[in-house]
Amino acid sequence: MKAESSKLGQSSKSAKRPAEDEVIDFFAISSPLKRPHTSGSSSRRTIEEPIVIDDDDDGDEEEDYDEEAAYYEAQYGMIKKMEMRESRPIKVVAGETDQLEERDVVQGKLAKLDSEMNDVRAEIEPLQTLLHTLQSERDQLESRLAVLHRQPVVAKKPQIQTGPSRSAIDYQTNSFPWSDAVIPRAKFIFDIPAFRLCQAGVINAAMDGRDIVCVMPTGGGKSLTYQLPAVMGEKGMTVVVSPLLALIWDQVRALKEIGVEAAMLTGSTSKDEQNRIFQKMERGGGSGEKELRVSCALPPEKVSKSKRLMSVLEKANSGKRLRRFVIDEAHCCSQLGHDFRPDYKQLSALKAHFPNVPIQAVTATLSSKTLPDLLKILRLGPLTDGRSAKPTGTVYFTAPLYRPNLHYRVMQKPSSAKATIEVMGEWILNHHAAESGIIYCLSKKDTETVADALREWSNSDIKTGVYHAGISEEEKEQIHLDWRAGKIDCICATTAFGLGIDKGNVRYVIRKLTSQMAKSLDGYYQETGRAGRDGQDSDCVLFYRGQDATKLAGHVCNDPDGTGKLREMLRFAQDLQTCRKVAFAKYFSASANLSANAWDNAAALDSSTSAGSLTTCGSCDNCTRDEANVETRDVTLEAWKLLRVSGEVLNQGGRLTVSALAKLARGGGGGSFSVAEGKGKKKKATGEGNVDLEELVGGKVTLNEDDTERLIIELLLSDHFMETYSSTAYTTNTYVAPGPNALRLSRLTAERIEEGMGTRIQRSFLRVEKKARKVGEGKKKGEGKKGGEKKKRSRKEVVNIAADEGIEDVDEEEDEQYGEFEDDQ
Ligand SMILES: Nc1ncnc2c1ncn2[C@@H]1O[C@H](COP(=O)(O)OP(=O)(O)OP(=O)(O)O)[C@@H](O)[C@H]1O
Repeated sequence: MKAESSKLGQSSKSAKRPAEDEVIDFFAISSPLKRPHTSGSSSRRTIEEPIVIDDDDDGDEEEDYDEEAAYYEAQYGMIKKMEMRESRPIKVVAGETDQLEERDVVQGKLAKLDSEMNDVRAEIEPLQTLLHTLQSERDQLESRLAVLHRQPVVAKKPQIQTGPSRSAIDYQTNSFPWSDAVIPRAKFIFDIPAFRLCQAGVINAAMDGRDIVCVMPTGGGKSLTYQLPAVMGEKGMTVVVSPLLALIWDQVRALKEIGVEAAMLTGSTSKDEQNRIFQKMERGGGSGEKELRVSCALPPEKVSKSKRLMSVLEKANSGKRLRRFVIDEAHCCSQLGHDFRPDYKQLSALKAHFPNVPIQAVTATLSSKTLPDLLKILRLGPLTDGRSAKPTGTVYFTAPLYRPNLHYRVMQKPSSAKATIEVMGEWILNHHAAESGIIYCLSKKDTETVADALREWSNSDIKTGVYHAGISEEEKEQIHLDWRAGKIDCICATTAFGLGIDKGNVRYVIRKLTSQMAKSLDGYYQETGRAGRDGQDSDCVLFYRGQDATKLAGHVCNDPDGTGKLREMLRFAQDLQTCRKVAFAKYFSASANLSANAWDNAAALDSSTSAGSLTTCGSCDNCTRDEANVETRDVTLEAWKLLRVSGEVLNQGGRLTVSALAKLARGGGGGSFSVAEGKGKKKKATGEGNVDLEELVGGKVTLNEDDTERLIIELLLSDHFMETYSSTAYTTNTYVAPGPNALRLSRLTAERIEEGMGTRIQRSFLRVEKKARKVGEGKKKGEGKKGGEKKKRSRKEVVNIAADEGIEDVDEEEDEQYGEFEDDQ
């Protein structure tokens, strides 16, 4: 039973002596530094004043006086005395049995208090973590500010030895013994009348027998930089190491077509053919036989592991016929790059066995992180700038990566596969009817499904073909031929198709952001590089839906760099305002640690001219979009609701995908969670959990489904949400849960959010697309071969066709259907 007398705020004087059977549940508490109570009357005690129970209730004013006196004594330093009084046991008048009972009760109360305190601690803990995060964010900013105050801002440059030096060589000039011969030879053999970008420099350095690293954009013309030196001079063979069969196949075919003696050694080369090639490599030319000038091989089995090949190369080298090794797609060497291939590490053997044979590493993407790695693996010397090269070391060339003829746009991907086909088909017919294009798909099955559905939907106006690692070599060859001959317009492919595909007039590359390559901006840039290699305007379209994109997170969750790279990709896709060229420039200058103008300025190593890269392109979706189509608004309350709903589901032991959370917060069922319908008419929970939106957050999120998903992704990128994963035997599913910054919002009440408290969240959303300026698009609507007369199908017809084709909604089923990426490389 509770002793009323002990309640806070009650006068010690009014404390009644308990009856014999009553339990006294309070001890007297007093502080040496606080005045117990100041007036004669105890009724004016405040809550801060300690409670004193005069247990003997004898009206002993003297004892009260003693205590009060002690307080003043303590205040004046006579603490000792007070402590002695403090330690004096409190007199409790009760029988021994009562004391035992009382002990139990007190112990029980202590346990209850402990548990309550633990609860409070648990509540405080996330706030403390948040405080910690904020503090360290603040510390970082403060130290950054200190650095900025101390130092002038200096753009970082890769460590490349540059002139001026009397012995420095400028390979860009045409003052070399072979200079008069190179252009006529280029024209005669390759039909190329003039060099572009840094081609001339690389060719000169190659002719000079230097080790070279060359970074040029996709489609920039890297092949010419080693193919032309390979056919210049009397004799000698260049060995090209490439990562993909398609690359090798295409290169050898193209060389043979222009009369260059070339051969390919791959895993699928027959024994007989292999022997014939080896003999040719050993012998060189002679007795009416043409010498092999370019030999392409797959790493590593055909290079370092093949004893026969190594011995053949040694013989060629001792006969002074081994001119150069070329490492194509050289970024594959480094584990730090976006496309590491362990086999490339074996290429270390080349310099070890053939120190006198120059190596030329070429790629379209190479960051400052991967560059040292590449030099180490290939055993190359320190870099020296191609415009003022030292006589020793590896000559480094780079060209601007930006290609002004490529026009980037991100399009909202509908939530169903059927609608996606319709949107894609319409876009192709409106902009590139009867022109060549590539649609990169998620899996082998996806390529077939998309190709069939597009063909059906367009009544074969879009002539589709399928390309993936699963089709036979003969079929692949036929597809290439049909594509070149214009019998196929649109190749639906996996990433197996692309690298090394040298078709100049690819007018569009479409990609769904649920694909392997699109897991990083580097990969996406490389992939879109298949478009417009002839320099003509071409479109690069990313079909994006946040929910789909987060599914990729499950595929990169074990890669330490993977999540960061995917986030960069998501930022790119979510961005409705930044010019795509500027976005790429920022990304590449940050990730490659180069001056930003490496992106679009030939003087890429000169940080003093970095401003050029940040001019906008004027042709991407964000540059051409009508401002009226973008609405920017404060969505802090919506963000708060999403965080609270997500937290509630987590509390109930559930988890939600991006789309399930969007649905639930908008008042629909989310995954296995249902929504209560509001006060007074609660729906019985049908699933695992039940969320009463009215009670929890005062009503549903009012954004539409696309915008809600977009906001969730934004909150993911700002660490208000974080990804959580769950693996099945077939796939890893990705969910969202409150992240490290969640409490910055979710700890506040709705009222405080509405009053403007908390970090404000402003986001942009697409509104109904009005007619945007069309810059750089190929054929305009109606100008295509059949685009003008095209009879558009109604949505219903499309849906029926797609249903007949067995195309399911991508939304939730896709995990099961396409959960595992197939190894199409
Ligand atoms: N100086 C030039 N003038 C005109 N066309 C050129 C020139 N150099 C190369 N080309 C053409 O540009 C196209 C792309 O060249 P290439 O295949 O060498 O590109 P790449 O840099 O290897 O690209 P990727 O990284 O995508 O493989 C080819 O059709 C080639 O013939």
